[in-house]
Order: sequence, then C-alpha cells, then structure tokens
Amino acid sequence: MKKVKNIIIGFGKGGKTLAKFLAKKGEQVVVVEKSNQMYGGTCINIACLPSKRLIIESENGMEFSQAVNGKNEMTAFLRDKNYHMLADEKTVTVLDGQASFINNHQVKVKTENGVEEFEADRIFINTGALPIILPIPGLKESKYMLDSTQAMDQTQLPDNLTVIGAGYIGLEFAAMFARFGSKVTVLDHNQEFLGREDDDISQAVKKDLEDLGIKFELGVDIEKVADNSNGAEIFFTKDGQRVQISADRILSATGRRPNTQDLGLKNTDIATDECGFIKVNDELQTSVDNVWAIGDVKGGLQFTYISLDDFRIIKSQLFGNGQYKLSSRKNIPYSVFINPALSRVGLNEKQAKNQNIDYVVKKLPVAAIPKARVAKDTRGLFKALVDPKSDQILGATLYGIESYELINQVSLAISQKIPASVLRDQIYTHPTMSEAFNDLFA
Ligand SMILES: Cc1cc2nc3c(=O)[nH]c(=O)nc-3n(C[C@H](O)[C@H](O)[C@H](O)COP(=O)(O)OP(=O)(O)OC[C@H]3O[C@@H](n4cnc5c(N)ncnc54)[C@H](O)[C@@H]3O)c2cc1C
Ligand SMILES: NC(=O)c1ccc[n+]([C@@H]2O[C@H](COP(=O)([O-])OP(=O)(O)OC[C@H]3O[C@@H](n4cnc5c(N)ncnc54)[C@H](O)[C@@H]3O)[C@@H](O)[C@H]2O)c1
Repeated sequence: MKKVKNIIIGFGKGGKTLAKFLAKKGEQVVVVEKSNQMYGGTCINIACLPSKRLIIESENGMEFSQAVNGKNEMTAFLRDKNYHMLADEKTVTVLDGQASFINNHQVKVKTENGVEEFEADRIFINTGALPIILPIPGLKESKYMLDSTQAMDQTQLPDNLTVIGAGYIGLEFAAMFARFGSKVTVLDHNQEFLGREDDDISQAVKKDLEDLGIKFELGVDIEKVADNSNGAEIFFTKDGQRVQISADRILSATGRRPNTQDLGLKNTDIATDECGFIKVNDELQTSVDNVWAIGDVKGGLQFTYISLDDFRIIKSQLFGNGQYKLSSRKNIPYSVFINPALSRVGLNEKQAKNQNIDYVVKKLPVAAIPKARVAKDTRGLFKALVDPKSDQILGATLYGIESYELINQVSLAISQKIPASVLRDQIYTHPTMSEAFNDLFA
C-alpha cells in the first residue's frame, strides 16, 4: 500500500485544475483516469467541445463525416495537451486505471499491469456522469440506439433520426443533425417545450427549430422500440392515440446519472442521494472526512464551468480563507447552443411572478439590432427583468446570435451589482451585438 498526499479519481475539469494547482504548491498528486481516451475528461473528449465543433461545422455547411474527422483531430490534440499538462509536472502521477474504494481512505486501482493500492490524506472524487438510458422495452437492446458520444462518432449521417429528450443534448443535437441533412423528430414526455423558459421565448425557439425541419412530438409516452432490418420502429401514445414512427438511428438524450457504479462506495461511509449522486456539504466534503466530490458526480447543475467552480470552493477551503462555498454561488448562466443560441441568467418572468418579485420587463427584438442585420440573422428576442426600485438586473433571457457571449456580460453585471442604467449608458463598439444593451436597458 502506497501512502500519498492527494488522490484525484477522474480527470475531469475540477479535478485536473486542482491537480495542477496542488502541483504548483509542490504537493504530491495521483490522478487516476480509467480511459486513455478520456485524459482531460468528458468536456473535451465527448461532450462540450466536440459537440460545439460539430454544431459549428453543420452551420458552415461541412459534410458530416469530414466534420467528424476534424472533430476527432481536435479532441486528440486536446487530450494530449491535457495529459502533458499534468503528467509533465514533477509531483503528479497520471495513472491509467479504474479506481475503487477499499475503505474510507484507501483506494485500489486496477491497471493493465495489476492492482495498485493507495492510502491518501485527501481523496477527491471527480468521476462525472453517464447517459441515462430509459427502461423503455427494446431501447437498450436496439442496435440503432445511440448516446451522445456514439452520435458524434457515426461515420454516416443518419437519414432519419429520432431524438428522445428535448433537453440540452436533444435540442443541440437535433438542430445539428437537421443542419447536416438528417430528417429529425424529437420526442419528449413533457407537454411543455422548454417549460422553464417564458412562453414567448420557448415559442420563438420552437418555431425556429421547426423551420429547420425538426418535428416535435411532445407529451408522448414511449411504449417500446422494435428493430427491423434497416432501422427501428418507435411506438408511443400521444393524446390517447397510438403512433408509430421509423428511424434509422435513435439518440437517447434523457439526462445523465452519476458515474459511481464501479467506485466501491459500498465499502465506505460516503453517502449518496436517491439518484446515486454523492452527497456533499457546503464545502463539497462528502460524509467521510477528507473525501470531497467535484463536478457532475455530486449532483446539481451539470456544466463544465460548475466543475471548475467546485475547484474554487476546494481551493478556498484548503488554501484560502474558506469563505467561498456552494452557497456563495448564485445566478449561474447557461447557453443552449442551438442556432441562434438561447442564453439565460437569473430570473425570467415566470419565476419572478411565482416568487412575487416586483419587476419591469425590457424587451428588444433581435431584428432591431444593426449587427443582426449585418450578420443576416434577425431571429430572436432579448428580454431582461429589472428591479424598478434599485435598478438592479434580476435576470436576462437572450435568444439570438452571439447570446452565449452577451450573457456573460449580464451575469457579471448581476454578480457585481452593476445597475441596468450602466449597461444602458455604456459605450460599446459598433456594430456589435453588445450595443443592444443601449436599447434593451433603455
Ligand atoms: C454531449 C454533451 C454536451 C455538453 N455540452 C456542454 C456545454 O456546452 N457546456 C457545459 O458547460 N457543459 C456541457 N456538458 C456537460 C459537461 O460535459 C459536464 O458537466 C462536465 O464535463 C463534467 O465534468 P466533471 O468534472 O464532472 O467530470 P468529467 O469530465 O466527466 O470526468 C470524469 C472522468 O472520470 C473518469 N472516471 C470515471 N470513473 C472512474 C474510475 N472509477 N476510475 C478512474 N477514472 C474514472 C472518466 O473516464 C472521466 O474521464 C455537456 C455534456 C454532454 C454529454
Ligand atoms: N449547452 C450546455 O451547457 C449543455 C449541452 C449539453 C448537455 N449539457 C448538460 O448535460 C446534461 C444532460 O443533458 P440531457 O439533454 O441529456 O438532459 P436534460 O435533463 O437537459 O434533458 C432531458 C430531457 O429528457 C426528457 N425525458 C425524460 N424522460 C423522458 C421520457 N420517458 N420520454 C421522453 N422524454 C423524456 C426530459 O423531459 C428532458 O426534456 C444537462 O443537464 C446539461 O447540464 C449542457
């Protein structure tokens, strides 16, 4: 049994950033990663970056298989860069293997050459999440079913793609495959499309996606999937009617579950919630002393920037003044990378009404923004909620081109308590989408 100062299980965003930070402090770190195709974690290899690369190529009109090849080159480059970022540090060991707990403070790693055992002062669990495949009869068994990783590795573009799930992955992939040329149908059991967004926003998004050729079947109950010789039949009920559709590929995009099944948590006192996510306190400590959980595996919002922010919490606890905690984190922005992108931070009207919060709503159609004319894409709507007494921005929903950049400005304004009038009166370069704030906050 080797004694080490720090073990990080999983090469995810928060974990790798922590490993680099600890290395700079001269601390010994063992980073265990079970796949040599996953150095750098989910985001760079099979999630954010490859999907956004393919989305951009679909918008550029590139042929699908060429786009997949380019994406693979990019991920190989990033994987290598990430590996060396840690492995080249004197005090870091990147160990290829599957880690599991022997007990609360000991971990074994199954490698190609056998099993190595470690006892660590600190253990950080950063093992991420895996796709949920619903227990729909025939779905798991279907040879035409893909998860998001497999969908990005197809050599041939599907002719007919059925997407199960109208969430982040479902919508981003539906739009991407539709642009590459697939005929796309999206099924969701929720009747409401983008139910947490304001109705004017969700309707505008749905219309634009329908204009791309995507068909939505909402409020469906999927009964079964049955393979035939060249595809699958999907059977569902909608409004009491039985419906059957055909697809040559099915993308399953119904959420992600914690990646803990091989972690040996049963050998420890690490508590999990009813969905298996590792329970943590405000400082990201698990129910066992000196064991922390970072990123998707601990539940809550599943974004790369949340995993990175988890690192900041741990840094604050171990090396700072301890003041930065989970509860310090407020108003997390997000972007759905459809085209145009949908981005939001803070409250929307639905939430402000529900919470009885006084607000004025500011609206600007994207068609009123000169840059949108220049870019030949005038679709969308910008909305912001402002507190009429304090002039503080309560939230913004930006549906339009470049909103994934703009939302970070609004997010900064909210977190730094910069009033709406400052964004209204700011000098912006021209022609840009940012100058829309001159009018939006007027
Ligand atoms: C298709 C898709 C698109 C996405 N797009 C975005 C986006 O645009 N923006 C965004 O912010 N988020 C996006 N996300 C979410 C984002 O990818 C995740 O929130 C983020 O990658 C989670 O990182 P993490 O730090 O939790 O760990 P991960 O990066 O998931 O790392 C976990 C690592 O642990 C390894 N591992 C697991 N178990 C073991 C074990 N027992 N032993 C050793 N190693 C192990 C895994 O192989 C993996 O490399 C997307 C997700 C998907 C699926
Ligand atoms: N742009 C981004 O930041 C981005 C992009 C992709 C993924 N992600 C992250 O990845 C996570 C996983 O994405 P996701 O799209 O798989 O999950 P999601 O939770 O966003 O969406 C899941 C969808 O599946 C639907 N669903 C659930 N059960 C169903 C059933 N029985 N029949 C039909 N539909 C059903 C839900 O109604 C929901 O619309 C997200 O939570 C997100 O944090 C982020």
